[in-house]
Formats: sequence, structure tokens, C-alpha cells
Amino acid sequence: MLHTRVPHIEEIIGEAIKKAKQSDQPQLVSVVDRIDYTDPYSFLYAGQGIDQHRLFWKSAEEPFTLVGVGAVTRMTSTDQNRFTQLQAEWNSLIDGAITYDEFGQKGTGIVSMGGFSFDPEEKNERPWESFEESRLTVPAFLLTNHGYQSYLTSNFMIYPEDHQKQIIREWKDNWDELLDTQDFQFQLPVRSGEKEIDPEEWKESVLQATVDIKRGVLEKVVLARELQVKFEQPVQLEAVLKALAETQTNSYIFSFESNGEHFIGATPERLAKLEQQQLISTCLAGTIPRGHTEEEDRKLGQELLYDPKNRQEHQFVVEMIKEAVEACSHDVQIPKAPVIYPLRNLQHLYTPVSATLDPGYTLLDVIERLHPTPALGGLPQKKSVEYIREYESLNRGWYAGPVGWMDDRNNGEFAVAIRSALLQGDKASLFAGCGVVEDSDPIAEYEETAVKLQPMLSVLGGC
Ligand SMILES: C=C(O[C@H]1C=CC=C(C(=O)O)[C@@H]1O)C(=O)O
Ligand SMILES: [Mg+2]
Repeated sequence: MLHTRVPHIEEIIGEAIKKAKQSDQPQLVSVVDRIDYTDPYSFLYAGQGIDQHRLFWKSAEEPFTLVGVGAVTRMTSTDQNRFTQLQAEWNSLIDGAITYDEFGQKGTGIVSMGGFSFDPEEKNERPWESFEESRLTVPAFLLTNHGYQSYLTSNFMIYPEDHQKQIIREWKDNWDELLDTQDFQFQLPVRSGEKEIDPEEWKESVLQATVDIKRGVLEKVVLARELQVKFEQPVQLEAVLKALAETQTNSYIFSFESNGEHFIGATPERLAKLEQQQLISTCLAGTIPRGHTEEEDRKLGQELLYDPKNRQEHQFVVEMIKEAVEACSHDVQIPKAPVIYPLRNLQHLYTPVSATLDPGYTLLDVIERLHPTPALGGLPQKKSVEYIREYESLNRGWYAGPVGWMDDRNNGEFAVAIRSALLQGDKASLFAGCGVVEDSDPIAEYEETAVKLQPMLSVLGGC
């Protein structure tokens, strides 16, 4: 395959160098190839030899996986207007780019992958020092799997002074290394210790939040806590992601790398998906465990559907998302009542939202309006974020922030980074939160967060 491609790529790079020289500016070029089916975890593994900047995304609802390796550009922003700023940078990037693509599949060509911290005003403290407040990366290599059909995008940032032969030699070496997917041993980590961070103080803070809600300070707030774990050896990222994908089939699996650290997760919560102008968002809040038998499972589901405390938690999310989506789209469809969204060890209340985005708006505009929904922040939005900043002892970093991808043809999807963990060599921090409303009971909320930590714990050394 490579043989027939080589003359072609030489021409492409030669042209790009000419253009870069003429304009005296770097030229972004993207080339999409169809390749034999490539296992995303093996590709990710092979990518570590190329760059300590690897990105992973797997959809919760369709057979769609992205694996990015390296970066032709990283767009970052620490500004209050981070969504607008990155949108402007993205627009100018794709404006001047050249893409060679015969296939026209979503999520190929120029794609950016990345995420945003929960609260841009939070200081960048432990354990998040390696993660910028917001970052979207256009990977140098991108594997896009639609089912068993694989596409490999090669992106190049070509500078006027570049040499064609050198660029091609490097690209070819990297290509060979990435697709040399020899079998490797998937090995899940062995845990050597774990520490819950201040569980009693956390329960106290939930109790205090219920008091503040009754006093009218706010209506709902999501409070999160941290569990730190240690392993006998550094964690093998690929094995953990594969195990998450196999056990959490109704969740988005993601991983974003920064300086050899990985923020990973298996989140069921979509924030927004855009395909052309079709917009989908999701209200997911309200939780109960799964039953051990079918009968018990059904009973628990019914209990959740008719429980006033959980319905209130959920309804706040529906109202806020409805208002935000209506402000930038039309044909908004929202069912009147939630249904059950089952995960492996717990079930949620779920209300889907679909709409047609008004012209002139982008996916990032929608994310900006939605984030944080009351499933992660609370209500009112601004007040709850301030409340979290003041009273939650955890540094959220990217936990509960928007993570996802977008291409240059109005396709993309962002989820909220819950059920997540930050892997730092042989240790990790796990995060889980819960929606606190007037009738919340601190012990029940504590148990709810314990159940939410389980899927991640089970692949990080067992429950
Ligand atoms: C904030 C989290 O979950 C949210 C999403 C679904 C259900 C939730 C709940 O019932 O409390 C939370 O709002 C988390 O898992 O860290
Ligand atoms: Mg809850």
C-alpha cells in the first residue's frame, strides 16, 4: 500500500512547501488513507514510541473510535472566553488548510481532540499541573475506525524552510512504526494501596449544602470527592482503556495525555453531538444501583423513576438544557418524562434532547452555553460554580469538564468527563460526584459516589 502512495505524497508535500514559501507562512496539509482494519489499542500502544501526546475517544452509541498520536498544533486558552477564543483559532486554522480525502468520512482529515477544565477560574493545582485549562490538539496521525473500516489521516504543518525528503522520510518511519501492530501483552494493573480523601468532611459538606439549599442560597449543587490509588507498577494505559470499553459498553471511553500523564474515563453523559446541523444533547442525572436479579433490577428502576428527590435532581438538568438549546436552535424535541439509562452497575434517569442548530452557531457555541449543566455544576449555574470553588476541597481540573472532538465539516461530539481518573505513572486519582438537592442524605450520597467509582476501580486493580 505504501508503495503506491509514496509518489503521491511527495507531490503533496512538494506543493505545500511551495505554498508555504510563497505565503511565508506554515501550511497545514491533511491526507486521508483507507487502511486495513487496525486495532485502536494496538495503534495507541505503538504511538508511545512516537510522541508522549496520545488521544483516545470511543463513542457510547455507535462503532466509532478515534486515536490521535502527536500534534501538528495544540490550541490552548486560559481566558474566560476560552470557547470563543479556541473557535476563532480553529476557524483560521481550517481556513488555510488543504485536505486530500477521497472518502469524506466524519472524524477524518483535520480533526481536533481535547477538553476543557471544569472551572477556568480554579487554580491549576495538584494533581493537574500537567494539564492546561483548555486544549484542542490536531494530531499528526489519526486513526478513525467506523466499525471495522479504518482510515489513517496524516497531518503535516509545513514550514517554508522544510525539506521534502526529510518530511517524507520521517513520516514514512512513523507510519511503519504505528502500523507495526505486533501483539503485545495487555496487562491490567495490580493495586498496592488506596486512600479516600476526607470522606467525613465530604459528608459534612453535603449536609451543609442541603442547609444552604433550604436557606435559598442555591437550588442544587454537585459535590465531588477523590480516591487516590497506588499500583505495584506504572499503569498500562491501553489495557485499562480496553477493559473499560469492554465493561462499560454504554459509555464514552476517552483518554488525553499530557507529559506522560493520562486523564481517562468511561462517561455515560453526552454534552452535545453535532452532525451537520443536527444537534443532540442529553440530560442524565438521578441514580440508583442495578439489581442482582431481573426482578430487583426492575423494581429499583421503578423506584428511581418515581423518586421525588431524583426526579428533582433530573428536572433541573432538563430545564436548563432546554433553555440553552432553544436559544441557539429550532425544532427542539424533548420527551415529557425521563426513562432509565442502564449501566453495568448503576442506572440513571435519562432524557434525550434533539434539535436543529440555527445557522451561524457551532458546536463550541453550544458547549459554551451548556457547560456546566446542573448534572455537574448545579443551579443557578454561576452560583453553583462559585459554591463548588469555595466549598469543595477537591481540585476538579478536567473532571466534569467537556471532552471530545470535532472535524472541519461541522461534525463532532463532546461528553462530560465524569467516571474519570488521572493516571500518573504508578498512582491515580479517581473522581466521582453527586447532585445534592434539598432532600439529599449525606450517607446515601456518599454511597452513590462509591458506586460511581466502581467501574474505574474495577479496571484499576479490582473493586
Ligand atoms: C457528577 C457525576 O454524576 C452526575 C451524572 C449522572 C448522575 C448524577 C447524580 O445522580 O448525582 C450526577 O449528576 C459523577 O459521576 O461524578
Ligand atoms: Mg444523584
